[in-house]
Amino acid sequence: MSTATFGTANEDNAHLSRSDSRAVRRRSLALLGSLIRPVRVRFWLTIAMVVLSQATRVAGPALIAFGIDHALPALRSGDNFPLVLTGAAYLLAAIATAGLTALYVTSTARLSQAMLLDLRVRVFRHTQRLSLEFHEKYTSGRIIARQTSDLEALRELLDSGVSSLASGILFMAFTAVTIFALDWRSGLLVLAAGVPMFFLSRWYQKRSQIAFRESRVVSARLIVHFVETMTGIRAVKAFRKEKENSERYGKLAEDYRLVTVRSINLNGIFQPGLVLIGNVCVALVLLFGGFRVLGGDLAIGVLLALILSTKRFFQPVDQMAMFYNSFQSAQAALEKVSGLLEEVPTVRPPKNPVALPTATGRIDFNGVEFRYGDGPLVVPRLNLHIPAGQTVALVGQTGAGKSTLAKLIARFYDVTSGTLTLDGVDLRDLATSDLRRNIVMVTQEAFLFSGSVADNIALGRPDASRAEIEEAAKAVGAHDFILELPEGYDTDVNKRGGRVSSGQRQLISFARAFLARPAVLILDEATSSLDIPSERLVQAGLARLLAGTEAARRTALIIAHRLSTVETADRVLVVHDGQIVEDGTPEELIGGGGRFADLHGAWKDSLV
Ligand SMILES: Nc1ncnc2c1ncn2[C@@H]1O[C@H](COP(=O)(O)OP(=O)(O)OP(=O)(O)O)[C@@H](O)[C@H]1O
Repeated sequence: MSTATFGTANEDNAHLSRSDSRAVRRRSLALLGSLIRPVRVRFWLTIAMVVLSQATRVAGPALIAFGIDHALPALRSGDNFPLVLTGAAYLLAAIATAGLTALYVTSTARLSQAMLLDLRVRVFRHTQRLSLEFHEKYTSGRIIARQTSDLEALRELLDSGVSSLASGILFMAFTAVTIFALDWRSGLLVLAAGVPMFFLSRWYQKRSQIAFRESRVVSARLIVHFVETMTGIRAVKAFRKEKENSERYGKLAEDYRLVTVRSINLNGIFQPGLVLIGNVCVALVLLFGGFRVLGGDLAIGVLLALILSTKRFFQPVDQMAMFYNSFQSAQAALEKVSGLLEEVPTVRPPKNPVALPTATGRIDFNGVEFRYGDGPLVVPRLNLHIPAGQTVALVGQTGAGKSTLAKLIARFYDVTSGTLTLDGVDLRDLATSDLRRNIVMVTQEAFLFSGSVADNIALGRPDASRAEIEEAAKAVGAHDFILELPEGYDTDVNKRGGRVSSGQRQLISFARAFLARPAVLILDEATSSLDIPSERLVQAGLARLLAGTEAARRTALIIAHRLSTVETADRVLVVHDGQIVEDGTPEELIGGGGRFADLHGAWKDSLV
């Protein structure tokens, strides 16, 4: 596959080249195949039921022909057995059709639900496993679109579309066989109708494929905008972006309406076109057959059966056209979902992991270079050695590269060249469980998941007892306010804070990190200003978190925004353009008259 269509690259393009289109279709079919594989026994059984039910369904007209042309004359001559036989066979066929249809409809529903469950879980697991790099460029709104509207399109197809399509095709095939068996000349007439039908279908398929691809792209954009507005609702209100956002949403919704109308219009030509071809064919069979009955060439019963069969032959066409629609829509959805599943994490777990159950916390950057994707070099050749147990404050102007260094140590990204080691082990070789246990990052947002306060603290160590959770909260000074919450540790924190203030949220995330007892703690100090009492509480919590309870202090790396934090550090690193331009104790740097001394002066003046 060309890189142009690999994964989610180019997924907004509805007009793919022929070879890219083929490659994307192959990828979608492979995904469909992998979904069918685990349920293949039920899949084949369902197909068998569909085949049988359609075979019994087409028997009707042939039985009527037999009844009129053979059973009725036999009845006249006193033999009622053929008529009883025909009636019984008709009844049996009807019962079998009903029973088999019921069976395959329920079986298809089970099949489709099993496949969808598999896909839904796969998409979730996969997107969660993908690296931060992917998530930073592929918005969460798009993932929501994949997980909701795309899977919904697939559900529509799998739930009823496939079986209707399959049963329709089979019904047509069996009916065609019956027509040929009754009268091959009429059979040829029906076959001839297949030619215009084929061209009409090709015309529709080509145009609607593009329309449906566009529809998936536009609906994803609509969802992205909706999700962005709702998750950023505070900023929307703060900057009075409501009007602008509404206008943009209105435009996207209008785009969606237009694409949908376009595909409906296509369908509006396709479906009546098919019906017209069918009706013309019935008229021709009637005309042609009628003359032959007059000429004595054809029995009247056979003509009746031929007309019934020809009419029935075109019956599913209408229905199939509708399902062809959902098929196209689902195909476009499958293309997108299979692209997402094709993405691979850039930060991969090691093939032969090195175990490091208890690290001391020594960090070494050896000739490290780093760039985001194929962007410019953000960290040019860095050598940095942080001994175990040291508290290091990273300072520097915005965009200097502090967060980047922190993200490298947490292995959210891999270094572009050089090595980054913990206790001498390259992070890329470290078993994922050991990496997560030994290195913990407390982010600025102090995200709380829905659940109780205790659950949120326990994330640091899921097997911790309630006593240990409370001990961690006490250690960082969060215990008192937690007890004051309506249900104490069992209080449900609503999504994104709820009743918990931002300072309290930070204390909970400190308790979480305290409980985890990592060898290395990375802390992105919040820049948002808290009121003075909360600020003091958070400062005290931070100091306690850094001190730890163990004899040995843990290594701590703080992206510092407050003077008080920097003053408690053993060492200050001033970062500029991804490089360490000053390195020393706070006192040394203040005395040195460099960047830090200036920053320190400014901080002192602002009395932070
Ligand atoms: N995900 C990303 N993709 C591409 N470039 C990035 C990404 N994140 C950061 N950068 C770039 O890397 C450089 C360093 O950014 P970084 O976030 O590390 O700075 P910082 O010192 O932490 O800034 P701040 O104090 O504002 O958080 C900047 O030039 C930034 O534009």
